[in-house]
Amino acid sequence: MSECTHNCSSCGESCSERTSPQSFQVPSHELSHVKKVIAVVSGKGGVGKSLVTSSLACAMAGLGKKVGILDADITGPSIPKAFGIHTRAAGSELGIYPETSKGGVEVMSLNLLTENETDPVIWRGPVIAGTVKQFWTDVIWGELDYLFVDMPPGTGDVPLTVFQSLPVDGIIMVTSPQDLVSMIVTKAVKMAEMMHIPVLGLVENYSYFQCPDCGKQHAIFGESHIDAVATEHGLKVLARLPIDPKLAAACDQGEIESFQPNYLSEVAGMLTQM
Ligand SMILES: Nc1ncnc2c1ncn2[C@@H]1O[C@H](COP(=O)(O)OP(=O)(O)OP(=O)(O)O)[C@@H](O)[C@H]1O
Repeated sequence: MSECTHNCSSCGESCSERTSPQSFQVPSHELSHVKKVIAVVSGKGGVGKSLVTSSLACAMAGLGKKVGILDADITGPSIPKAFGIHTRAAGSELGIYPETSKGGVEVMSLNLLTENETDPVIWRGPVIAGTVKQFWTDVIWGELDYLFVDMPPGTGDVPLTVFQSLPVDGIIMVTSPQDLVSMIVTKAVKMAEMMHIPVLGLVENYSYFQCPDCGKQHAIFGESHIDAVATEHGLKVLARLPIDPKLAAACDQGEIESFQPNYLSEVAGMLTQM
């Protein structure tokens, strides 16, 4: 053991005199000044987490905030496509520059670095997690009010790396109205608790489909249990998004920024109060 400096925050030893847990946080790029980091997570795949991240970023940008999205879903990146970004990110000796969307949202994703956006990423977990960390340390984000991190689903390597390495201010959890949700949300909430990061609330996607002819709402994926789940964990339900084919089409066409209405404008308003 090397000589003790009494700085527990930067020490890896687990000695009896430790007064605070070891911090694994890494500094952002020196040219990045990010005020708030919000992680968007889901317990399982395909619940619409990337769509919620993108919509939320658009809503915040609409409020005049400087916003970025760190696409931490390395093996299944979908953020650039939703914003219609198909160029490759540029770099210099200083670092890597994010691509800017038509509406001014800064985006960094592995899809902006591979030669072809259809190239698969076949990497081991630690390499993937290391890349996500580099998206924080080596990317020149500039001045941002909010950086949203689009996480891969579940509680694996990447969420652990992000929660430990980045100064995450809060988590938004995306769910869908299925029976499995309660168990899955519980796992994700417990992980957030263990990482000492506040869960800002739940967003339920695919909540209902509103018939364009009669206006009646149909619970396509079954009745929601979100209120019970939220109460069980003392969380807020921040929003419920309908299944909206126009929203899916806007995403597919890279036009998410021109999609109206933004179902998450109230959530965006809440984030401005953080
Ligand atoms: N409310 C909605 N209405 C219509 N289509 C939606 C809605 N939410 C998501 N989708 C569509 O469902 C697909 C999956 O959404 P998305 O990629 O956001 O899910 P994800 O949870 O991020 O997936 P993954 O687990 O693979 O990261 C996309 O094509 C998206 O456009």
